[in-house]
Amino acid sequence: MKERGLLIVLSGPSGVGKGTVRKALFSQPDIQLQYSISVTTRKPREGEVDGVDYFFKTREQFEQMIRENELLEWAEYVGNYYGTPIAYVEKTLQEGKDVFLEIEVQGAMQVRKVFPEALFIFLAPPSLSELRKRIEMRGTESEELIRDRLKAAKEELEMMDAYDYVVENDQVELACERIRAIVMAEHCRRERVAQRYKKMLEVE
Ligand SMILES: Nc1ncnc2c1ncn2[C@@H]1O[C@H](COP(=O)(O)OP(=O)(O)OP(=O)(O)O)[C@@H](O)[C@H]1O
Ligand SMILES: Nc1nc2c(ncn2[C@@H]2O[C@H](COP(=O)(O)O)[C@@H](O)[C@H]2O)c(=O)[nH]1
Repeated sequence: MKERGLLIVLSGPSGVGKGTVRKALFSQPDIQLQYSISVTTRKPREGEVDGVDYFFKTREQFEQMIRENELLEWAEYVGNYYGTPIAYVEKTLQEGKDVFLEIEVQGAMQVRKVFPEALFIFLAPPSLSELRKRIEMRGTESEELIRDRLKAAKEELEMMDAYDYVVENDQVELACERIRAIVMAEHCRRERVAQRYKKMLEVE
C-alpha cells in the first residue's frame, strides 16, 4: 500500500507574504507539493482566475457546501467565507502526494482536529509596521478593509505558538528555503519512525 502524503498547512496574517512565498516554493523544479485551491465568497481581485487562485462562489453555494460536508474546514474572515474542499485533499494524500494548504488560523485549528499529524507552519512578518506596509503596497484592499485585516492580524499573531514552526518572512527566498528545509526534515523524521516500526515488527 502506498504511504499517505504529508499535509502541510501555512498560515499567517494577511499581507505577510504567504502567496508570494508559496509561489516561489512551487516554482522550484524539484518541488513535489500539490496546492489545494480554496473556495471563497470574496470577489476576484484583478488578475485572479476562477479555478486557479480560488473557486469563487456565492454565499448560497458556499453554505450548501458546508451543509453537504464538502469542506475540510471553513471560516468567515473579514466578511467573506473561505474553505478547503475535502475531496481533493483526501484523494491527493491517498495517492501518496503532499498537499499544501494556505489558510488562516481558525481554519488551521479545525484541520489540526481532523489531521493532527499535519505539519503546521506560521509565516510571521518582521514587524507590524512592515506588515502594514506590505498590505498597503499590494493595493488590493480599501483603507477600511486594510484596517479590518490588520485588526485580524493581531489576533492571528497571538496564535503562532499553536504551530509546529514559525518562519519569518524577511526575504522571500530565505522564507522559501526555510519552509523547504522544514518539509524535508519532516519527511526524514517520518521515514525514520516508519523504519523503526518495520524493524520492530520484523523482530517480533
Ligand atoms: N519578504 C518580503 N519582502 C517584501 N515584500 C514582500 C515579501 N513577501 C511578500 N511581499 C509583498 O507583500 C505583499 C503581500 O504578499 P502576499 O499577497 O503574498 O501576502 P499574503 O500573506 O498571501 O496575503 P493574503 O493573506 O491577504 O492573501 C505583496 O505585495 C508581496 O509582493
Ligand atoms: N480558513 C481558510 N482560510 C483561507 C482559505 N483560503 C484562503 N484563506 C485565507 O484567507 C485570508 C484572506 O485571503 P485573501 O485571498 O482574501 O487575501 C488569508 O489569510 C488566506 O490565507 C481557506 O480555504 N480556508
